[in-house]
Amino acid sequence: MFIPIFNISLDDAIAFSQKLKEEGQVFPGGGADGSMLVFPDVEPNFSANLGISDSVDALLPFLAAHPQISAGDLIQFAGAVGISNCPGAPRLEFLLGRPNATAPAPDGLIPEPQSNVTSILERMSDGGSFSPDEVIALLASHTIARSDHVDPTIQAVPFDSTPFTFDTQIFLEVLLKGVGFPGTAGNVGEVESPLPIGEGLNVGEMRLQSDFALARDPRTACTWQGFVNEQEKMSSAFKTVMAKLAVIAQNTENFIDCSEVVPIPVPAVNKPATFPATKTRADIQQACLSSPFPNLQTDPGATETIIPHCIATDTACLAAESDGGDDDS
Ligand code: HEM
Ligand SMILES: [Ca+2]
Repeated sequence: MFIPIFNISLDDAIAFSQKLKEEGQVFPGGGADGSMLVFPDVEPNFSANLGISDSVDALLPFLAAHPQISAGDLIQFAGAVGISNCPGAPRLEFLLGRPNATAPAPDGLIPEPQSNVTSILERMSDGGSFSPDEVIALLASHTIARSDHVDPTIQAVPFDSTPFTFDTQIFLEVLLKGVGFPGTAGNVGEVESPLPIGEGLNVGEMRLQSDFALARDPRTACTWQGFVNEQEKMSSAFKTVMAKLAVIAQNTENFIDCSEVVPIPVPAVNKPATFPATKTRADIQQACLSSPFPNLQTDPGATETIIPHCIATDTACLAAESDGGDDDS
């Protein structure tokens, strides 16, 4: 069973607004305060948070069993532990001391895939003082992400061809020319993907409109391209921005650094970024004009890559797959 805990770290943390705080009219959100778990009937139902109910359900029993841990600490700790299972991920910092949330965050603070680049950059700046470069570093997370809600006809739809590996394929593959949709066309926030072909539970790759736009916008294109095949650079930039995300709207003065309890991540696979089979440099829609696109090999094969739904070592997932069922992994 593979439950992605990690997306909740973002949705909890970014639900804070400096602008609303200054205006003083409505509660501006408490940032990384665990409000998703303290008020599980409110925020997980916001449309932009649809992807996190699995994580909330997975964490609530832990919260009940360990009432001395605050919900905000649990969420960030679970995110750091979860990501350590992905080869190539950085060992994230973990600070302990978030007080419990006192109110749910207001709706409308989570960036959506149909939002334009200006509004995403504004929201990330208002929420966490993130620069455009830092937003792109945070989006390294989409290298280990799958969608359950954007296309209602298919689940666990990966954003790159290696959804269990924290590698730079996401930055490469989002720059490839889109050729089709993995499931149905016409979903809000989705654009054509370069690898739409699927086979049963191996559903094909999905591309978010927001990733497409950020990869090609003049404000962010060079930072985006600059992570292609740069594993160390990507991983360390991600670690730095996650440390900032994890304490949004928190006063960390009396927090305790418990980073040493975060497991050492599975080592990177040390495979350079490659064009998926049949794709080449000619399929790249280069938007960064000031630096050359890196020279990369193409994976062997005469047909489009089929992305596996199961990790090769996950026997439960493979067994469920051969039954034709879905084990929610
Ligand atoms: C900045 C704009 C962003 C937008 C518009 C966006 C949008 C989305 C969407 C639509 C999904 C699919 C949800 C579903 O259908 O189930 C998704 C998945 C995900 N996102 Fe983002 N995201 C953004 C930034 C981030 C950041 C900053 C992080 C973490 C630091 C993050 C981590 C994830 C993860 C881990 C998943 C996968 C969840 C899973 O596998 O179930 N995203 N994102
Ligand atoms: Ca990946």
